[in-house]
Amino acid sequence: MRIAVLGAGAWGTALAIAFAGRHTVSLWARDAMRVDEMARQRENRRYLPACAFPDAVQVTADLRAALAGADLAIVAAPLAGLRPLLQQLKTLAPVLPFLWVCKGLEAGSGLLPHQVVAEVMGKAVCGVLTGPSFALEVARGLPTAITLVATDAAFAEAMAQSLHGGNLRIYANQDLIGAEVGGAVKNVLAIATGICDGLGLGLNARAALITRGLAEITRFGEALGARRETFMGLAGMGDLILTCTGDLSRNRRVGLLLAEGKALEDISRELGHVAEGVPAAREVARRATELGIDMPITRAVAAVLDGCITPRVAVEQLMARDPTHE
Ligand SMILES: NC(=O)C1=CN([C@@H]2O[C@H](COP(=O)(O)OP(=O)(O)OC[C@H]3O[C@@H](n4cnc5c(N)ncnc54)[C@H](O)[C@@H]3O)[C@@H](O)[C@H]2O)C=CC1
Ligand SMILES: O=C(CO)COP(=O)(O)O
Repeated sequence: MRIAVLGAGAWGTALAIAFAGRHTVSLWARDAMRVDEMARQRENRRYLPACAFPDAVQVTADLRAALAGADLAIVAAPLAGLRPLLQQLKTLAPVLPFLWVCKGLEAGSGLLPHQVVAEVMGKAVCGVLTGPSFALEVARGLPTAITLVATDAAFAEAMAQSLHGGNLRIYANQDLIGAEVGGAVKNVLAIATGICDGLGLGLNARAALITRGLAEITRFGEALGARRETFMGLAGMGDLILTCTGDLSRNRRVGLLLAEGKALEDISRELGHVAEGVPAAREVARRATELGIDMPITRAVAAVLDGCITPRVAVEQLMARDPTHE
């Protein structure tokens, strides 16, 4: 296949490198200067250093050229860039099948990515690629299993089959709501776990947080129409475990730095990458309140990020809750 990867952050770059073994890839970035640099250096030093581009990766700042002759587009921008990028895709390649890879709930609207996709594109041949996958490990060819989710089962299976290979196992699934809720809320819980570990609260606390976090994900997801079993899979428990415990996680790092008492603006600067759990925390907390769902950990993270309470007070408040059934 000829694949156009739209967005050259860490994840778009890693996917371009991974798929170049079996496909031809054009990697589009919006910043022409960065594209020149990447073309010269044959790597993305800003977002994914020390991962060389295979010959089959071409880089371009021309979106029309990236899409020319493509069989598939992969929209690899953060959630904040999904809507504007889809609008361009709709103009330039209205019938091209596409996947998106961002995780979160859109700031302001609280929509899941597939709902943003439906608003912009209407009925389209498309799906989401998600699951436990640190960009650096995928770019290095380390074994990874992810899931390709689309309501059209035939498309999900055909795409999973085409993209599967090497050390990248791709499973097919049809539960868009479950997969996207898993991906959005695990980032919030990774911030919580970073806080917990940063405060030195121990391994018991970490296990409790991840487990009760999974209960929050499941309650929220089911209320939105997800299938419960999705949360036991790669896009649920798989990504939750990876992001909460893996030190490559940017969201976990946000939590660790919050526990050190750093301000959010300084943390964002230091990170130099998106941490989707930051905007997602507020949106998930708001939607949960609207739906009448109890999500105490998510609420605590949102309050810390909004500067309403300190990380330590958040933990005290969580521990002071009345006992309840598991
Ligand atoms: N890095 C990872 O390991 C993984 C990331 N993801 C998800 O993929 C998405 C992208 O993440 P990364 O590439 O890691 O982020 P990143 O922070 O490494 O790079 C972000 C890229 O998007 C561009 N960008 C920022 N705002 C934009 C906008 N409004 N419109 C268009 N482009 C914009 C930046 O210039 C940069 O190239 C996120 O939703 C993330 O949660 C999913 C799985 C793994
Ligand atoms: O989504 C990811 C892994 O599946 C990446 O997590 P972070 O954005 O926290 O680095």
